[in-house]
Amino acid sequence: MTESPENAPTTSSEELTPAQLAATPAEHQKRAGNALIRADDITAGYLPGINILEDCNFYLNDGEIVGIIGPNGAGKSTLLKALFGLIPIRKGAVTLRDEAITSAKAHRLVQLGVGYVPQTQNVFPSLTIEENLEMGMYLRPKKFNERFAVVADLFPLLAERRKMKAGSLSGGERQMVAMGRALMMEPSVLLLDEPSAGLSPMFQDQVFIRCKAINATGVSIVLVEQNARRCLQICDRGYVLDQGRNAYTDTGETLRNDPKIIELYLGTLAGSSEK
Ligand SMILES: Nc1ncnc2c1ncn2[C@@H]1O[C@H](COP(=O)(O)OP(=O)(O)OP(=O)(O)O)[C@@H](O)[C@H]1O
Repeated sequence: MTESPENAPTTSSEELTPAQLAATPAEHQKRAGNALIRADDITAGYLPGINILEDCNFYLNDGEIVGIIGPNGAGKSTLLKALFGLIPIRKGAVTLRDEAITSAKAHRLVQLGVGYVPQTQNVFPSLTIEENLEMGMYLRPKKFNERFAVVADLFPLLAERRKMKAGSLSGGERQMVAMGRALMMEPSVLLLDEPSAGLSPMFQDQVFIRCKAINATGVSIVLVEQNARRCLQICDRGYVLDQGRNAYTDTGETLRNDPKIIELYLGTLAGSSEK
Protein backbone atom coordinates (compact mmCIF):
# COMPACT_ATOMS: atom_id res chain seq x y z
CA MET A 1 0.00 0.00 0.00
CA THR A 2 1.09 3.56 -0.56
CA GLU A 3 1.34 6.29 2.01
CA SER A 4 -1.86 7.95 3.10
CA PRO A 5 -2.55 11.25 1.32
CA GLU A 6 -1.89 14.22 3.53
CA ASN A 7 -5.40 15.46 3.01
CA ALA A 8 -7.27 12.18 3.54
CA PRO A 9 -10.72 12.75 5.05
CA THR A 10 -10.53 14.01 8.61
CA THR A 11 -13.22 14.30 11.22
CA SER A 12 -13.50 18.06 10.83
CA SER A 13 -15.88 18.79 7.95
CA GLU A 14 -14.49 22.37 7.61
CA GLU A 15 -11.22 20.99 6.28
CA LEU A 16 -12.74 18.74 3.65
CA THR A 17 -12.70 19.52 -0.05
CA PRO A 18 -16.09 19.01 -1.79
CA ALA A 19 -14.87 15.68 -3.18
CA GLN A 20 -13.76 14.56 0.28
CA LEU A 21 -16.99 15.71 1.85
CA ALA A 22 -18.96 13.76 -0.76
CA ALA A 23 -17.01 10.65 0.26
CA THR A 24 -18.10 10.83 3.91
CA PRO A 25 -20.59 8.23 5.20
CA ALA A 26 -23.22 10.90 5.91
CA GLU A 27 -23.11 12.21 2.33
CA HIS A 28 -23.16 8.66 0.97
CA GLN A 29 -26.34 7.97 2.92
CA LYS A 30 -27.91 11.15 1.53
CA ARG A 31 -26.90 10.51 -2.07
CA ALA A 32 -27.14 6.74 -2.55
CA GLY A 33 -30.94 6.68 -2.35
CA ASN A 34 -32.35 3.66 -4.15
CA ALA A 35 -29.30 3.05 -6.30
CA LEU A 36 -29.04 -0.02 -8.51
CA ILE A 37 -26.15 -1.33 -6.41
CA ARG A 38 -25.07 0.12 -3.11
CA ALA A 39 -22.47 -0.91 -0.58
CA ASP A 40 -22.85 0.62 2.86
CA ASP A 41 -19.94 0.67 5.29
CA ILE A 42 -18.44 -2.57 4.08
CA THR A 43 -15.39 -4.08 5.69
CA ALA A 44 -13.80 -7.07 3.98
CA GLY A 45 -10.51 -8.89 3.62
CA TYR A 46 -8.87 -12.12 2.61
CA LEU A 47 -6.99 -13.25 5.70
CA PRO A 48 -8.44 -13.59 9.20
CA GLY A 49 -8.01 -10.39 11.19
CA ILE A 50 -6.72 -8.33 8.24
CA ASN A 51 -9.21 -5.96 6.67
CA ILE A 52 -8.45 -4.63 3.19
CA LEU A 53 -11.64 -2.56 2.89
CA GLU A 54 -12.62 -0.51 5.92
CA ASP A 55 -16.11 1.02 6.11
CA CYS A 56 -16.27 1.48 2.35
CA ASN A 57 -19.25 3.14 0.71
CA PHE A 58 -20.20 2.90 -2.94
CA TYR A 59 -23.24 3.25 -5.16
CA LEU A 60 -24.10 2.90 -8.83
CA ASN A 61 -27.26 4.36 -10.31
CA ASP A 62 -29.10 2.85 -13.26
CA GLY A 63 -27.41 3.80 -16.52
CA GLU A 64 -24.19 5.08 -14.97
CA ILE A 65 -20.55 4.28 -15.57
CA VAL A 66 -18.83 4.64 -12.20
CA GLY A 67 -15.04 4.48 -12.01
CA ILE A 68 -12.95 3.31 -9.08
CA ILE A 69 -9.39 4.57 -9.06
CA GLY A 70 -6.59 4.80 -6.50
CA PRO A 71 -3.00 3.72 -5.89
CA ASN A 72 -1.75 0.15 -6.18
CA GLY A 73 -3.08 -1.96 -3.36
CA ALA A 74 -5.80 0.56 -2.44
CA GLY A 75 -8.44 -2.18 -2.53
CA LYS A 76 -10.11 -1.38 -5.87
CA SER A 77 -10.24 -4.99 -7.10
CA THR A 78 -11.15 -6.11 -3.60
CA LEU A 79 -14.20 -3.83 -3.65
CA LEU A 80 -15.31 -5.38 -6.94
CA LYS A 81 -14.80 -8.89 -5.54
CA ALA A 82 -16.80 -7.96 -2.46
CA LEU A 83 -19.67 -6.68 -4.63
CA PHE A 84 -19.61 -9.95 -6.59
CA GLY A 85 -19.57 -12.18 -3.51
CA LEU A 86 -16.05 -13.50 -4.10
CA ILE A 87 -14.80 -12.53 -0.65
CA PRO A 88 -16.77 -12.50 2.60
CA ILE A 89 -18.03 -9.17 3.85
CA ARG A 90 -17.29 -8.84 7.57
CA LYS A 91 -19.39 -5.76 8.25
CA GLY A 92 -21.83 -3.62 6.31
CA ALA A 93 -24.31 -4.44 3.55
CA VAL A 94 -24.57 -4.69 -0.22
CA THR A 95 -27.91 -4.30 -1.97
CA LEU A 96 -29.01 -4.74 -5.57
CA ARG A 97 -32.22 -2.83 -6.28
CA ASP A 98 -32.91 -2.86 -2.54
CA GLU A 99 -32.49 -6.66 -2.33
CA ALA A 100 -29.84 -7.73 0.19
CA ILE A 101 -27.00 -9.47 -1.65
CA THR A 102 -24.29 -9.19 0.99
CA SER A 103 -21.86 -12.05 0.29
CA ALA A 104 -24.39 -13.67 -2.08
CA LYS A 105 -22.76 -16.31 -4.25
CA ALA A 106 -21.54 -15.32 -7.71
CA HIS A 107 -23.93 -17.64 -9.61
CA ARG A 108 -26.88 -16.05 -7.81
CA LEU A 109 -25.63 -12.60 -8.78
CA VAL A 110 -25.32 -13.66 -12.41
CA GLN A 111 -28.98 -14.77 -12.26
CA LEU A 112 -29.85 -11.35 -10.84
CA GLY A 113 -28.18 -9.60 -13.78
CA VAL A 114 -24.69 -8.87 -12.52
CA GLY A 115 -21.76 -9.67 -14.81
CA TYR A 116 -18.15 -9.73 -13.63
CA VAL A 117 -14.97 -9.69 -15.73
CA PRO A 118 -11.87 -10.48 -13.67
CA GLN A 119 -8.55 -8.87 -14.50
CA THR A 120 -6.66 -12.03 -15.40
CA GLN A 121 -7.37 -15.59 -16.50
CA ASN A 122 -10.69 -14.41 -17.85
CA VAL A 123 -10.95 -16.72 -20.89
CA PHE A 124 -10.72 -20.47 -21.45
CA PRO A 125 -7.66 -20.55 -23.74
CA SER A 126 -8.23 -24.07 -25.10
CA LEU A 127 -11.80 -23.26 -26.17
CA THR A 128 -12.81 -21.31 -29.27
CA ILE A 129 -14.28 -17.82 -29.02
CA GLU A 130 -17.71 -19.28 -29.69
CA GLU A 131 -17.28 -21.92 -26.98
CA ASN A 132 -16.12 -19.24 -24.54
CA LEU A 133 -19.29 -17.28 -25.26
CA GLU A 134 -21.37 -20.45 -24.83
CA MET A 135 -19.86 -20.83 -21.36
CA GLY A 136 -21.34 -17.44 -20.58
CA MET A 137 -24.78 -18.80 -21.53
CA TYR A 138 -24.86 -21.92 -19.41
CA LEU A 139 -27.96 -20.70 -17.61
CA ARG A 140 -29.87 -19.87 -20.81
CA PRO A 141 -28.43 -21.89 -23.72
CA LYS A 142 -31.50 -21.38 -25.94
CA LYS A 143 -30.83 -17.66 -26.16
CA PHE A 144 -27.35 -18.13 -27.59
CA ASN A 145 -28.02 -16.87 -31.13
CA GLU A 146 -29.94 -13.83 -29.94
CA ARG A 147 -27.26 -12.81 -27.48
CA PHE A 148 -24.43 -13.67 -29.84
CA ALA A 149 -25.87 -11.17 -32.33
CA VAL A 150 -25.83 -8.43 -29.67
CA VAL A 151 -22.26 -9.25 -28.63
CA ALA A 152 -21.11 -9.47 -32.26
CA ASP A 153 -22.55 -6.01 -32.84
CA LEU A 154 -20.37 -4.65 -30.03
CA PHE A 155 -17.33 -6.79 -30.90
CA PRO A 156 -17.47 -7.69 -34.63
CA LEU A 157 -14.07 -9.36 -34.35
CA LEU A 158 -15.54 -12.06 -32.12
CA ALA A 159 -17.97 -13.07 -34.85
CA GLU A 160 -15.27 -12.97 -37.54
CA ARG A 161 -12.97 -15.21 -35.50
CA ARG A 162 -15.55 -17.30 -33.69
CA LYS A 163 -13.83 -20.61 -34.51
CA MET A 164 -10.40 -19.48 -33.29
CA LYS A 165 -9.04 -20.71 -29.97
CA ALA A 166 -9.05 -17.96 -27.35
CA GLY A 167 -5.50 -18.93 -26.40
CA SER A 168 -4.26 -17.77 -29.81
CA LEU A 169 -5.61 -14.23 -29.36
CA SER A 170 -3.78 -11.11 -28.23
CA GLY A 171 -4.41 -9.66 -24.77
CA GLY A 172 -6.79 -7.05 -26.17
CA GLU A 173 -8.75 -9.63 -28.12
CA ARG A 174 -8.99 -11.87 -25.07
CA GLN A 175 -10.36 -8.92 -23.14
CA MET A 176 -13.09 -8.61 -25.77
CA VAL A 177 -13.91 -12.31 -25.37
CA ALA A 178 -14.12 -11.90 -21.59
CA MET A 179 -16.38 -8.85 -21.84
CA GLY A 180 -18.44 -10.55 -24.54
CA ARG A 181 -18.91 -13.62 -22.38
CA ALA A 182 -20.17 -11.55 -19.46
CA LEU A 183 -22.59 -9.77 -21.80
CA MET A 184 -24.08 -13.05 -23.07
CA MET A 185 -26.20 -13.29 -19.91
CA GLU A 186 -27.79 -9.91 -20.66
CA PRO A 187 -26.60 -8.30 -17.45
CA SER A 188 -27.96 -4.99 -16.20
CA VAL A 189 -24.64 -4.31 -14.46
CA LEU A 190 -21.11 -5.13 -15.56
CA LEU A 191 -18.24 -5.14 -13.06
CA LEU A 192 -14.96 -4.69 -14.95
CA ASP A 193 -11.66 -5.21 -13.18
CA GLU A 194 -8.89 -3.21 -14.89
CA PRO A 195 -9.93 -4.14 -18.43
CA SER A 196 -7.16 -2.01 -20.00
CA ALA A 197 -4.32 -3.49 -17.90
CA GLY A 198 -1.39 -4.75 -19.94
CA LEU A 199 -2.87 -3.73 -23.29
CA SER A 200 -1.23 -1.66 -26.01
CA PRO A 201 -2.40 1.99 -26.20
CA MET A 202 -4.57 1.14 -29.21
CA PHE A 203 -6.34 -1.69 -27.40
CA GLN A 204 -6.65 0.42 -24.26
CA ASP A 205 -8.51 3.01 -26.31
CA GLN A 206 -10.70 0.27 -27.73
CA VAL A 207 -11.60 -0.92 -24.25
CA PHE A 208 -12.79 2.52 -23.16
CA ILE A 209 -14.68 3.04 -26.43
CA ARG A 210 -16.37 -0.35 -25.97
CA CYS A 211 -17.28 0.48 -22.38
CA LYS A 212 -19.15 3.55 -23.62
CA ALA A 213 -20.82 1.48 -26.37
CA ILE A 214 -21.89 -1.21 -23.88
CA ASN A 215 -23.21 1.47 -21.55
CA ALA A 216 -25.19 2.99 -24.44
CA THR A 217 -27.06 -0.34 -24.75
CA GLY A 218 -28.40 0.20 -21.21
CA VAL A 219 -25.82 -1.72 -19.19
CA SER A 220 -24.57 0.10 -16.07
CA ILE A 221 -20.85 -0.31 -15.47
CA VAL A 222 -18.50 -0.33 -12.51
CA LEU A 223 -15.00 0.22 -13.87
CA VAL A 224 -11.91 -0.43 -11.74
CA GLU A 225 -8.92 1.12 -13.48
CA GLN A 226 -5.27 1.98 -13.03
CA ASN A 227 -5.51 4.15 -16.11
CA ALA A 228 -7.12 6.78 -13.93
CA ARG A 229 -7.22 9.70 -16.34
CA ARG A 230 -8.84 7.71 -19.11
CA CYS A 231 -11.28 6.13 -16.68
CA LEU A 232 -12.37 9.51 -15.34
CA GLN A 233 -12.86 10.73 -18.91
CA ILE A 234 -15.57 8.18 -19.62
CA CYS A 235 -17.21 7.72 -16.23
CA ASP A 236 -20.18 9.66 -14.93
CA ARG A 237 -18.89 9.51 -11.37
CA GLY A 238 -15.73 8.26 -9.79
CA TYR A 239 -14.47 7.07 -6.42
CA VAL A 240 -10.90 7.38 -5.22
CA LEU A 241 -9.98 4.63 -2.78
CA ASP A 242 -6.88 4.95 -0.64
CA GLN A 243 -5.76 2.31 1.84
CA GLY A 244 -9.11 0.56 1.65
CA ARG A 245 -11.13 3.66 2.48
CA ASN A 246 -13.12 6.21 0.55
CA ALA A 247 -10.91 9.25 -0.03
CA TYR A 248 -12.80 11.26 -2.65
CA THR A 249 -15.86 11.02 -4.87
CA ASP A 250 -17.38 13.32 -7.48
CA THR A 251 -18.20 13.40 -11.18
CA GLY A 252 -15.45 12.02 -13.43
CA GLU A 253 -15.00 15.46 -14.94
CA THR A 254 -14.59 17.20 -11.57
CA LEU A 255 -12.17 14.61 -10.22
CA ARG A 256 -10.09 14.77 -13.40
CA ASN A 257 -9.68 18.52 -13.02
CA ASP A 258 -9.32 18.68 -9.22
CA PRO A 259 -5.79 19.93 -8.42
CA LYS A 260 -5.60 17.72 -5.31
CA ILE A 261 -6.56 14.61 -7.26
CA ILE A 262 -4.11 15.51 -10.01
CA GLU A 263 -1.34 16.02 -7.48
CA LEU A 264 -2.04 12.88 -5.48
CA TYR A 265 -3.34 10.40 -8.04
CA LEU A 266 -3.00 11.63 -11.62
CA GLY A 267 0.17 13.73 -11.74
CA THR A 268 3.81 12.75 -11.76
CA LEU A 269 3.71 12.18 -8.01
CA ALA A 270 1.00 9.58 -8.46
CA GLY A 271 3.41 7.27 -10.25
CA SER A 272 1.55 3.99 -10.47
CA SER A 273 -1.77 5.61 -11.32
CA GLU A 274 -0.24 7.14 -14.43
CA LYS A 275 -0.20 4.08 -16.66
N1 LIG B 1 -6.04 -13.24 -2.61
C1 LIG B 1 -5.49 -12.40 -1.74
N2 LIG B 1 -5.06 -12.81 -0.53
C2 LIG B 1 -4.53 -11.96 0.36
N3 LIG B 1 -4.36 -10.63 0.15
C3 LIG B 1 -4.75 -10.16 -1.04
C4 LIG B 1 -5.34 -11.00 -2.05
N4 LIG B 1 -5.63 -10.24 -3.11
C5 LIG B 1 -5.26 -8.98 -2.80
N5 LIG B 1 -4.74 -8.93 -1.57
C6 LIG B 1 -4.22 -7.73 -0.88
O1 LIG B 1 -5.28 -6.78 -0.80
C7 LIG B 1 -4.77 -5.46 -0.96
C8 LIG B 1 -5.57 -4.74 -1.99
O2 LIG B 1 -5.43 -5.41 -3.22
P1 LIG B 1 -6.30 -5.04 -4.49
O3 LIG B 1 -5.92 -5.97 -5.58
O4 LIG B 1 -7.73 -4.92 -4.12
O5 LIG B 1 -5.76 -3.57 -4.80
P2 LIG B 1 -5.97 -2.67 -6.07
O6 LIG B 1 -6.33 -1.32 -5.59
O7 LIG B 1 -6.89 -3.32 -7.03
O8 LIG B 1 -4.48 -2.62 -6.62
P3 LIG B 1 -3.87 -2.82 -8.07
O9 LIG B 1 -4.19 -1.57 -8.79
O10 LIG B 1 -2.41 -2.97 -7.79
O11 LIG B 1 -4.50 -4.05 -8.67
C9 LIG B 1 -3.29 -5.61 -1.30
O12 LIG B 1 -2.55 -5.35 -0.13
C10 LIG B 1 -3.17 -7.04 -1.72
O13 LIG B 1 -1.91 -7.54 -1.41
